[in-house]
Amino acid sequence: MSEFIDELKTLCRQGGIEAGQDVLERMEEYYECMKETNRLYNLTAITEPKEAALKHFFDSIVPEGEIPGKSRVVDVGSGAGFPVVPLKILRGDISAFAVESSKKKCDFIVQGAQAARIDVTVMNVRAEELATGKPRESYDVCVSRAVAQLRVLMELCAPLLKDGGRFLAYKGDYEKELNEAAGAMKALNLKLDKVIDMPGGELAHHVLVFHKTGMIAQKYPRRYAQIVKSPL
Ligand SMILES: C[S@@+](CC[C@H](N)C(=O)[O-])C[C@H]1O[C@@H](n2cnc3c(N)ncnc32)[C@H](O)[C@@H]1O
Repeated sequence: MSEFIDELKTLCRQGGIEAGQDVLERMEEYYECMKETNRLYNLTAITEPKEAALKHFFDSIVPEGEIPGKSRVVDVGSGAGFPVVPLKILRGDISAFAVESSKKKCDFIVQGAQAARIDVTVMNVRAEELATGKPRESYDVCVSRAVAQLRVLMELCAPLLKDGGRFLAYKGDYEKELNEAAGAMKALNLKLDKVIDMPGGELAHHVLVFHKTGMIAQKYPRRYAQIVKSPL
């Protein structure tokens, strides 16, 4: 067995996540494709097998239990496909959508998804632009990791969610950002349900799980410059 699969299998077992051989192999196919592409241009600094298994693949799937069956899941700022790709590999029942402003990264996700034999709809667009069109308030779940501070991220993500939809924000230390996000939560009808800690305690990673309690005003999201200049 490869070092990558061995590590991911152990992490999943310890974290109580059921990942069969087929799932582990597809994750490895995506990982190999990422390493190969990383030789051509920089996708990620995390390429060693054990580190990638933990920080990219296991980290992505930790909150999978919060995603209802057959959900439409949108990932805002997917980068090299995290967390949406590992989530889709594990959860074949979901429909996966990656939103990423870099064309190169989008091209990689398409290629990697082919290697892992999964369907992911890849959209080379900015999240705030997507939310002004038809996809507004159409997704069941929005996930996002390492894209922006929480109150900024909320304005990018909440408009994409259906009423009652869930927002999963992957964060490191989150207390300060959560305090600062009180105004955004109110304006965007987001309520915090729980915080999931990364099992094992090796990484101080957490997933903040919110749900949307009502439709939000059409004026959100504002233009990105405005969101950053005057966060809610
Ligand atoms: C630091 S990377 C994180 C990538 C990935 N989520 C991860 O955790 O590995 C942030 C990514 O978000 C993308 N991004 C930032 N703002 C965005 C926006 N408003 N809409 C779409 N993509 C955005 C950037 O192009 C970049 O690839």
